[in-house]
Amino acid sequence: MRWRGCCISVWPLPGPGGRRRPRTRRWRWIARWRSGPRPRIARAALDPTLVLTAVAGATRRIGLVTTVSTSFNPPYVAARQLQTLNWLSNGRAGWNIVTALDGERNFGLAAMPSAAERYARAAEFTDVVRRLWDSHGAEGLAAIDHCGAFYQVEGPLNVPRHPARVALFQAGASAEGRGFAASVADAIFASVPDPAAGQELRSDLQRRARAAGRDDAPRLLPGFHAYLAPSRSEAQEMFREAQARRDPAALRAKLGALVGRDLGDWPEDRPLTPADLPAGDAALRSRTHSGLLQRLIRQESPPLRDLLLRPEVANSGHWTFVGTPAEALAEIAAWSDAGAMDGFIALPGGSGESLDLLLSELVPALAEARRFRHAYAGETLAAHLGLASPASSG
Ligand SMILES: Cc1cc2nc3c(=O)[nH]c(=O)nc-3n(C[C@H](O)[C@H](O)[C@H](O)COP(=O)(O)O)c2cc1C
Repeated sequence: MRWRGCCISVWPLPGPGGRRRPRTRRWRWIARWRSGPRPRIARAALDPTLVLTAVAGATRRIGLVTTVSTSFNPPYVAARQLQTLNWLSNGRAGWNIVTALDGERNFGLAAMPSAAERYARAAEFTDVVRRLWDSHGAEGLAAIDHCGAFYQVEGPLNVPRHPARVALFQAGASAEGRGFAASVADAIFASVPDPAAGQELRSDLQRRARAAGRDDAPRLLPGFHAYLAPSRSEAQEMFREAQARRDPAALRAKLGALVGRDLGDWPEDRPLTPADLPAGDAALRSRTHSGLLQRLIRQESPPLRDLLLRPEVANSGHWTFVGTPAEALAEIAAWSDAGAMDGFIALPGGSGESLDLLLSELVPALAEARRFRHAYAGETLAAHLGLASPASSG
């Protein structure tokens, strides 16, 4: 198996001597990385679609995957922006489809719609966006006259369809999220704390995709928090420093939200057991993250103190690696050989030096081990991902 790519987010810790790479320079530096295969880039705090239009102008080959929520945007605007990014990058745009966990009060809502409603919206939203892309093609312009449960959209789109399709990513792995991903997504950005979780999710996505009549399945791309240093002890020190910066009260509140009960007075050394978990998931903020935590509690019943430091709480359920680039290569190969992933998404971990090592040592070592491409075979994101290019955007 060879990975189709990786993607970089932000690195939080300063480097040795408290050095922190200035933000704007950091982005230019990441985008213009010259040696070896180039990673794709994602950014969370600034508007990612706008950031990626700037990155598009500074790069030629990397894929540019932006996150756009289906809960708070009109589909016509999303279709237009994504297709614009596709033109500006010459076919390198991807859309990470999210239903969002909060933010409702910025959009005139008193409460978040239920998870079921958000996924129903996501399905209709995505269908409308794809039809809008197809409404302005080489064949000419055609209205879509969509009238659904959530959206009324006439069309056609005022941006023509680029010959390269926009790749569709998705995040959210409850049963509904998996079903949605299996119906539309080319790849899924997932919280996967260990290989067993990856194997289960990947085979379930494959089964669901087959049931949906697909020949392929969404590629599983777990988040990968890498704390990399020249020696394991330095990496462990970096990891300890990152953990020490965490606010214990905030972690406790986060854990409480994940298990659906107030843990404000819970003694640190008292274990959480399955009997402590409330029945049902209606009130849970994210069923994906709560499900991973419940799995951990069912398997191990750890005391609260240990639980707060586990990836399921401290790192949003993401794979957390602490060690040298050579050790990372071995672990990545083991996950891949076990069928626990199809690629990975590099996330913040440690300092800028950790990112330096990821790009200057880990990625070339992956390429050397034939686990990563040496060079791009195509020009577009769909080509990088090995996706068939259908006549329509679908
Ligand atoms: C790995 C991962 C990344 C996510 N990234 C975002 C994001 O960037 N923006 C956002 O609004 N929601 C994000 N979400 C939230 C999901 O879109 C979804 O709303 C949430 O997981 C609840 O869906 P579920 O019921 O399937 O768990 C993310 C979820 C996961 C699992």
